[in-house]
Amino acid sequence: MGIVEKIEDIENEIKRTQKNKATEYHLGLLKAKLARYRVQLLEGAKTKSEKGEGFDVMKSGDARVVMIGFPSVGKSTLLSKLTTTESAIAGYEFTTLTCVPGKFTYKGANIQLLDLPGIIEGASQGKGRGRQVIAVARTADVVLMMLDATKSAQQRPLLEAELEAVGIRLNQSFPNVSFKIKKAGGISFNATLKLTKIDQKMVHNILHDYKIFNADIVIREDITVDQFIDVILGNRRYIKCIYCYNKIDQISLEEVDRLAHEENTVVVSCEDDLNLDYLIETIWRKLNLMRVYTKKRGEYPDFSDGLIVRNGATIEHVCHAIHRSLTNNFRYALVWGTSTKHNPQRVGINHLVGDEDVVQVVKK
Ligand SMILES: Nc1nc2c(ncn2[C@@H]2O[C@H](COP(=O)(O)OP(=O)(O)OP(=O)(O)O)[C@@H](O)[C@H]2O)c(=O)[nH]1
Ligand SMILES: [K+]
Ligand SMILES: [Mg+2]
Repeated sequence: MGIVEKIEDIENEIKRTQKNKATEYHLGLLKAKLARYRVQLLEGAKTKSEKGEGFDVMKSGDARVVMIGFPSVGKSTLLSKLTTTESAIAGYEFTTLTCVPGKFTYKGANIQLLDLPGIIEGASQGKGRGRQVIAVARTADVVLMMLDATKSAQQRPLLEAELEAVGIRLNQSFPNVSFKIKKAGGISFNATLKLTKIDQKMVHNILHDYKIFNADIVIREDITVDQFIDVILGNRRYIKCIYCYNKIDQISLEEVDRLAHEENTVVVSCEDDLNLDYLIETIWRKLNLMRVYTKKRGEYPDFSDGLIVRNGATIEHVCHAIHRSLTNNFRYALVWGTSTKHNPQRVGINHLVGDEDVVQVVKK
């Protein structure tokens, strides 16, 4: 039996099994097995010819946004609207067959936007170009899930399930669990709060299934079985997602209003140029980028030319962005802005910068 069939078997068994106290350990183990087979399936794909020409697009700019959606929802139309790249647009499905990169600039940041072939149900198991598309999705800083406002509401959970199946976690944060495999000493299990969805026996069963017999585990959040499996596998990607409903020119105002109120959602019409500015603003916000200005001693900062850094960036990141070798000659920095108590403040290399900070690096 091939891996795809094994996966199907387990999925069916999970569907058939009633959820109750008596079956919960069995279900936990089934989920652990399923996760393992899916990893094997994806790793197998890398070594074969499936790597896929036309999908290895270099990362460029300050951040990468990847469009994922069913065929003909308007991905290429959006790329053509937001960037100077023209990607083929047509009324038939699978017009786009490779990864097509474009870029746009917003608030000084260069943002790479990738157009991809449409994916279909079963993409995670290799249907269509699903695997290549999903491999690109894993490299995204933000996933832009393109949806057709005129089509059924089912499209969204179906796409989410495909991404979920390959270890992409949308709008979730890494479970607050520390997990360390050891050489000996058995399993040490601690939880800092009452767990309601998983217990020590379940943890032991799953670890046993993964042939892990020595590990330190501290759980600090009321996690699910699936989240625990994510922690063990460790190869999950936690990515922000914007749900973008296109073609709102074709639906009623009531419908538009309803969709627009869903969480993490933007409604647009590429054809009628509706709400595209708001989409760009939302992408910028989700990317969590910051602008930092640099200045030389005795000079004013150049506010027209900031550096783009990620939220959580330190003076070290700023130095790297200015010049690779700057950290070697770093003495201290003077910072003016929201990240300091007084202005300027003398800070070290690990100081966290804030949006719109002004930084002057003093060299040795
Ligand atoms: N009514 C309407 N039609 C649109 C809109 N945006 C795109 N379309 C049409 O939708 C069809 C598909 O557009 P594409 O941009 O090729 O869609 P795609 O998602 O890239 O499709 P594939 O590459 O085949 O997956 C085209 O006929 C577009 O003209 C829109 O906002 N409103
Ligand atoms: K199309
Ligand atoms: Mg296309």
